[in-house]
Amino acid sequence: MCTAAAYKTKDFYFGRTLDYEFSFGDQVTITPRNYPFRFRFQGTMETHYAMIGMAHVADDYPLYYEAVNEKGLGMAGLNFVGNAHYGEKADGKDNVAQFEFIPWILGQCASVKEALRLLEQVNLVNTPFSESLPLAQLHWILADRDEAVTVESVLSGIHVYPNPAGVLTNNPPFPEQMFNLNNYMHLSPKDPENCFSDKLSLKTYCRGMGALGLPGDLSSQSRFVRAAFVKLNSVSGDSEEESVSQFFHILGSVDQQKGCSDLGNGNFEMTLYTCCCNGDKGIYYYTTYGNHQITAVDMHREDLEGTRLIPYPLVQKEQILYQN
Ligand SMILES: C[C@H](CCC(=O)NCCS(=O)(=O)O)[C@H]1CC[C@H]2[C@@H]3[C@H](O)C[C@@H]4C[C@H](O)CC[C@]4(C)[C@H]3C[C@H](O)[C@]12C
Repeated sequence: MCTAAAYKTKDFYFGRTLDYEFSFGDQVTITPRNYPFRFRFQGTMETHYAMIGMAHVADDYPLYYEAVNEKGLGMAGLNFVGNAHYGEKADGKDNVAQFEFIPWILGQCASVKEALRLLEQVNLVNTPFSESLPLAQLHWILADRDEAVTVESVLSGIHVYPNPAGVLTNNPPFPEQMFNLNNYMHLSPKDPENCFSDKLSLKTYCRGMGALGLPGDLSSQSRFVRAAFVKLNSVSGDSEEESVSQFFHILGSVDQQKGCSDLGNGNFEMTLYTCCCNGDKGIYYYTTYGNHQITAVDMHREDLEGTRLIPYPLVQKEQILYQN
């Protein structure tokens, strides 16, 4: 399972947890403006917006899981197994292979509004990257500082939904996730009143009882409710440290500990990494399952006019600050 969120204080923040049982070989990867993106059907994009995100680099190509571009537009792909559907190449459309979707949008669009125009032309094609890297079944959250949308390519075509929660997890399809929130509208960060019966003198016996009933399990529907509740009620200062810290706390609410989702044969789903990108400053912050210290890569410290990918291997080992 995975969870993604968009968050705004003074700056715009965008990130996700990536939950899986193994790593594909992830690297924080900067694609500078003049790296040529060779699309399978759309020719070569010689220049484009620079972007930074987590990717598996194969054959010198950045297979992004999520990224933000230098204009502050963010996009993340999350599993949508059993529902995602990509078609054949179609005439008169922008034919974009599923693994090319993030570069296609982030390379050309400065905002969600611009992306919406481009999306009208997109046909997501079922061409795999390679035999060893087959199609991933994903849906996407696309967000800037003003709005977020969810993009789902299913049998009936591409659907784009406004995402006022600014959160995405996995199944079921997005409209069902949003509808399910109706079941939780009684949740509150404030203490509850006794609405049960005026014949009983019920009272609160501890703090936090307003959110009694917030689902605590790891299912994608429960994580959606939890992340939305935590994010939408989140309060933080707007300095960089306070915002980044709060963002990691929001996604901490859906963190998956190894052992709690048993896939059999000794495999467990867990949060392999959590990231938070400052979309305004182009800084990618991350923690990994084994390293809770926040590590950062700033794309503006690199030559963004370059032509070659700039990958940073993840710092995976726990960094403990001994105070004595
Ligand atoms: C596994 C990742 C999604 C995590 C997630 O949503 N987990 C939930 C599991 S589930 O609901 O319980 O099944 C997805 C997100 C992005 C994906 C990667 C990106 O799409 C980039 C390439 C795309 C290639 O087609 C396959 C390899 C790959 C490198 C993908 C591997 C894998 O499918 C990734 C890493």
